[in-house]
Amino acid sequence: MQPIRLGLVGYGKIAQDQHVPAILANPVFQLVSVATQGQPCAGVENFRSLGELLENGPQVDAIAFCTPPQGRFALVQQALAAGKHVLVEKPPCATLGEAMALVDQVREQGVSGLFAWHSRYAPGIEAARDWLASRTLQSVKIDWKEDVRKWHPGQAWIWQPGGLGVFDPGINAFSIVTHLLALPLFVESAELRVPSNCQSPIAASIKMSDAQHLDVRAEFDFDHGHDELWSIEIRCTEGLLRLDNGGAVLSIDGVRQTVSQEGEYAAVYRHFQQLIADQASDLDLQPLRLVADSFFLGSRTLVEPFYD
Ligand SMILES: NC(=O)C1=CN([C@@H]2O[C@H](COP(=O)(O)OP(=O)(O)OC[C@H]3O[C@@H](n4cnc5c(N)ncnc54)[C@H](O)[C@@H]3O)[C@@H](O)[C@H]2O)C=CC1
Ligand SMILES: O=C1O[C@@H]([C@H](O)CO)[C@H](O)[C@H]1O
Repeated sequence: MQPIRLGLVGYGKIAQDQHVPAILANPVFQLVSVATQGQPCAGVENFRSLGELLENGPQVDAIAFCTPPQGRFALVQQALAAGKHVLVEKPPCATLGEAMALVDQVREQGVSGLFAWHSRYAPGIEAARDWLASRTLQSVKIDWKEDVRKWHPGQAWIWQPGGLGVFDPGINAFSIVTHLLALPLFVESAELRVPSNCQSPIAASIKMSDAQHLDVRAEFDFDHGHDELWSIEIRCTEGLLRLDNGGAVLSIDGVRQTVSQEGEYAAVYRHFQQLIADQASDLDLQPLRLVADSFFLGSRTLVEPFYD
């Protein structure tokens, strides 16, 4: 069977750390070309723009987008217009409106599209979702804290409008809880702490709830220091569920559970290949909606300037 010929746009940190290794480890895909504005990718044809890749490069069936969210909308539209399946890194776009338009355009083009909420594929997530399905939820506590200097070194885009700041990792926690919980969440209040020389927050406190008044609170911090804290604690009548290390570790009442051995991005690409086979798409907007609503409702406090 012919492999899915894949182009990739934006050969930066996540493409090098995760996407290319996952693609190379999956024989269903063949990476044939890259369009990037930074260092080239070895072993494939490189182009300076998606347009050049589509016009002058080898034939591709699908394209993975690993560029910053600003400007990504036009790039994905270009791929859709060329009839390509698309895998889009999180957040899917710089605005909710753009992401909503992509959902429509994927459907109109009759191709497969995936908004790759990678944290939903962490090893403990499906087991957590199965356990919670029959439990009575009382409260959810999210702590999502990491060092931007470690995970986004020198990336000015993350502090610019559309770059989301601390919500760039924080949206991963939103993607997990919106996958685990049965009812939609609503933002009740948010406090955004914005460095005086930045356009997006470095820390945030968010209070959310659902139609049954579940108490959901999130603390995000992008200046947390070297050891990450990516944890979600869900208190139920029947017991306490805890996800740690971004969802890689699942504990129930303090007892560590056996979870999947598959990495996030291996699972992301396995899901993408299945969507293409099924002529289907998976384009969830809920995590981005919660970020948008946090910005709508958020009170702003200026804090000391941030220097990389
Ligand atoms: N850094 C991380 O740990 C993770 C990042 N992500 C997401 O992946 C996306 C990219 O993040 P990073 O890889 O960290 O950023 P990055 O800044 O390291 O890489 C972005 C790449 O896109 C290229 N680029 C920008 N505009 C382009 C264009 N018009 N055409 C072609 N190439 C273009 C740049 O040259 C650069 O190589 C973001 O949406 C981020 O939220 C997801 C998971 C983890
Ligand atoms: O999506 C993201 O994940 C974190 C970090 O890579 C943990 O996986 C990063 O800050 C954010 O872009």
